Amino acid sequence: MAEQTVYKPGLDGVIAAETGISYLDVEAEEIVIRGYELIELAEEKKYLDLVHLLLHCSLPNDSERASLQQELKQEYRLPPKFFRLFEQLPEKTHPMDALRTGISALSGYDERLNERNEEENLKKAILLLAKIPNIVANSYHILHGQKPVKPKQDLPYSDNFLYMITGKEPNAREAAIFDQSLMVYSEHEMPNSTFAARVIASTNADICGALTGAVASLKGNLHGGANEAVMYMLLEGETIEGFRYLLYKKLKNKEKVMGFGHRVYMKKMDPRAALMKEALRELAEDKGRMDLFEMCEAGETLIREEKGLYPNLDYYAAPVYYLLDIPIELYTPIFYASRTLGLCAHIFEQHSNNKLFRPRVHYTGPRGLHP
Ligand SMILES: CC(=O)SCCNC(=O)CCNC(=O)[C@H](O)C(C)(C)COP(=O)(O)OP(=O)(O)OC[C@H]1O[C@@H](n2cnc3c(N)ncnc32)[C@H](O)[C@@H]1OP(=O)(O)O
Ligand SMILES: O=C([O-])CC(=O)C(=O)O
Repeated sequence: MAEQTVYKPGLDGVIAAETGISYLDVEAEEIVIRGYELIELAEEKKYLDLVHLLLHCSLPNDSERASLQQELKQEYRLPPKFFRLFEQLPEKTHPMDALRTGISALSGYDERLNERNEEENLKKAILLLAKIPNIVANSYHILHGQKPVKPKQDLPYSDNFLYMITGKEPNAREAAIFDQSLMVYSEHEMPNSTFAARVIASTNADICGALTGAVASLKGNLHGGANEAVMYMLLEGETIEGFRYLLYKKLKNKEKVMGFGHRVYMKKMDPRAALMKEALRELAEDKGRMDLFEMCEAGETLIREEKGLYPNLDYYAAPVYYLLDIPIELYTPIFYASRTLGLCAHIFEQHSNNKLFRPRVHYTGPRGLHP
């Protein structure tokens, strides 16, 4: 068979979809989300504004934001029967695996799972955005033999998410930084998990199926799992000197250093990492943990000088979550909970203008064998 197209390992640089949702303009250093720039949005708006932007294609006015918050609150609850699912999982189950199970199980709670129109899609997204933080926080508590923490109706969306995780109401700075982290994690064009979700959706599979596949993708440490791995690495380093020693050792052993490098940004700093670095500086000052900030900065300098690589979002989000007292195993599930927003938008877009994904291969095996 004649070669039809050029093979690109990892589909590096290949255009896989047309989208009106987002675009990484590396030259201009912009992450474009429905026409707006993500970093500017993260500095001036809230996660709920982004929910409105991604689902309704416009930023909300005050009354639209208030009704969105209300709609979400009405969907927070999960029935006790749902939680019993997590009681049956072995206690060592990783929260990302529990989340994958939970999202898969949510399909049974959507009576109109296969109905697809604008109104239905919105309802599905609200249900998912309301319930997934509850699943993330409470599957963790249940796996650790603790009682689920009920959502607090009087807290804003992201404050409530953090509250369900830690059991404490965040102060204003903690709440603002957590919300900002959800914003920068919410959508990022065509990463592996979004591609996985769109590939699944392209068979006409339902949203819960596509989202379940995306959890599996996001767990890997070349993708979302890197934030958890970064924190273990920082803790292993312990001090600036210990961390520098650890990083040199990894480079010498040709190990990947978690939280550095990016398929699209390559040899440039991820703009989201720069924002989280500033958030870390503020939190570290507040909490008397400038040692942690300085250790991260020393690691950034070393990897830039030795390898020419820059931090991605996960490098600075991990220590931010650490100072917010979030259990390390929940860093990736939180990334996913925030990314549910972008994933929903992509799945709806795929369903509304679908073409089955079915690429070809460059065959390298034998031919002409007979049994
Ligand atoms: C929010 C997110 O999901 S962002 C991504 C989070 N993931 C990580 O932080 C994991 C660490 N980073 C990596 O593994 C990579 O940078 C990736 C997977 C993110 C992107 O990688 P790719 O575009 O596939 O590039 P690839 O892995 O082939 O790396 C190219 C070169 O840079 C090196 N490199 C890239 N990232 C790193 C790293 N973090 N540590 C050490 N070397 C690295 C590779 O070893 C390779 O070197 P070589 O050409 O000498 O073999
Ligand atoms: O874009 C990517 O490949 C990975 C990433 O940074 C993200 O999903 O936020």
